[in-house]
Amino acid sequence: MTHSWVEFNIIIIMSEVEFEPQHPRFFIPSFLSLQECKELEFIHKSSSTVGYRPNVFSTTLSHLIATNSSHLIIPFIPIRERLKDKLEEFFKCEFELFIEFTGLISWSSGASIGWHSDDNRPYLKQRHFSVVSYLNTYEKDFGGGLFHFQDGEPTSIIPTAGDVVMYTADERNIHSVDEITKGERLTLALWFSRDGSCDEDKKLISLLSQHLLHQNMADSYLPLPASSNMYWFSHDQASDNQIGFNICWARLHVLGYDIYISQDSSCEFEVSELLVKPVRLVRGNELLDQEFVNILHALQVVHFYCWKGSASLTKVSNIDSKVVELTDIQREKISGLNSLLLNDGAFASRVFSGMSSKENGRICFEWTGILAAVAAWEDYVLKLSKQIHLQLPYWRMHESIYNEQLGE
Ligand SMILES: O=C(O)CCC(=O)C(=O)O
Ligand SMILES: [Fe+2]
Repeated sequence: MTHSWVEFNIIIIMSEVEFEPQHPRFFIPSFLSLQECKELEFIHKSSSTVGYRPNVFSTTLSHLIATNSSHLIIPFIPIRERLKDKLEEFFKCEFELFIEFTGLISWSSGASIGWHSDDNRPYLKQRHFSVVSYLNTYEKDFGGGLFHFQDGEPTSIIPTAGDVVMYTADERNIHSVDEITKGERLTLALWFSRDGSCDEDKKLISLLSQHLLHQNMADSYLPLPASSNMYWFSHDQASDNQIGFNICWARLHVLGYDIYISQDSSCEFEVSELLVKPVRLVRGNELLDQEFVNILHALQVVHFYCWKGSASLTKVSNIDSKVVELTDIQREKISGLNSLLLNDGAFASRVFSGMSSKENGRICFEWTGILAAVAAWEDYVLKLSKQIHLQLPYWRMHESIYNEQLGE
């Protein structure tokens, strides 16, 4: 994507910004590689839950652990380390900081935030520094969503995949984000504290120990959904509004998929029961004869396919025997499921089908590719799972999550 002339100028100016003591902040262009951004996007799109504000979705590390996807923490580790090193170097506080929170956060149409500092609540006073890494790009992936500082330079940031902004969380860096008008704006957000009692690593290591220590590596990579309300997106989250949709289902739906649950799944079922049932993928009138352990498993594989693209996967031949035409009874069941998982027609499409999902829809539409992705996804998660099992003893020993270099 090409930036307009004005945008290009702002980017050049921002990268030359010097540290202003009244407004301690840094902008670092292209700090993350596009591959890193894409991997984190895959994790978010296949794991996100409702966020802390309306029209916001989040994926926290503790959520990944709780949903049997601890291994998906591995890609975050080198990135967290590099961000922390850079922050400490820039603000001259080496070995003084702890990561207080790490999360993938996406904003969809309607989300915005007015002028604020990131420590502006009594329960946020432990936040000393903020780091926002942009994982996708203004006007390519979403509309609106520009970031502004109230005073000082740079005044505005045009989110671009790979760029990072770091600032003190106090009132020297009052900022806002314009309303998102289309698409989904994705960031990796970290907060840092000088207070060791807020160290996220210690909490995560304790959770990981509970989840992984007694677990066989072979069963530890299949995702398990959290409670269904965490995936229920409604018009007005505060009022416990029932009109809305299941996020996992909607993320498949905007890519052109439906799901079929072969086990007895009449409309009397609760959404929470449906989430743990084996599912099959449907497209149009076609059903793929491949069972996924639950909807999260199907979602991870489809988004893995979107991430890798069909070119990088070894295609499975002889697909014909794996794709069958839907029967009328199956079609009826699918529409019953759809009305349970989405009870407001165009709402999910409005929230999720941004500018890039059309593009993704094209890329992620080939049964041979999906079947290839089933196997490639399994290789990927097994590799990560092995790494986390090897690293955890070191993390426990040092009470810190870091990239322990282990020989193969
Ligand atoms: O995503 C951004 O650019 C900043 C978000 C923000 O200000 C916040 O979450 O406090
Ligand atoms: Fe903020």
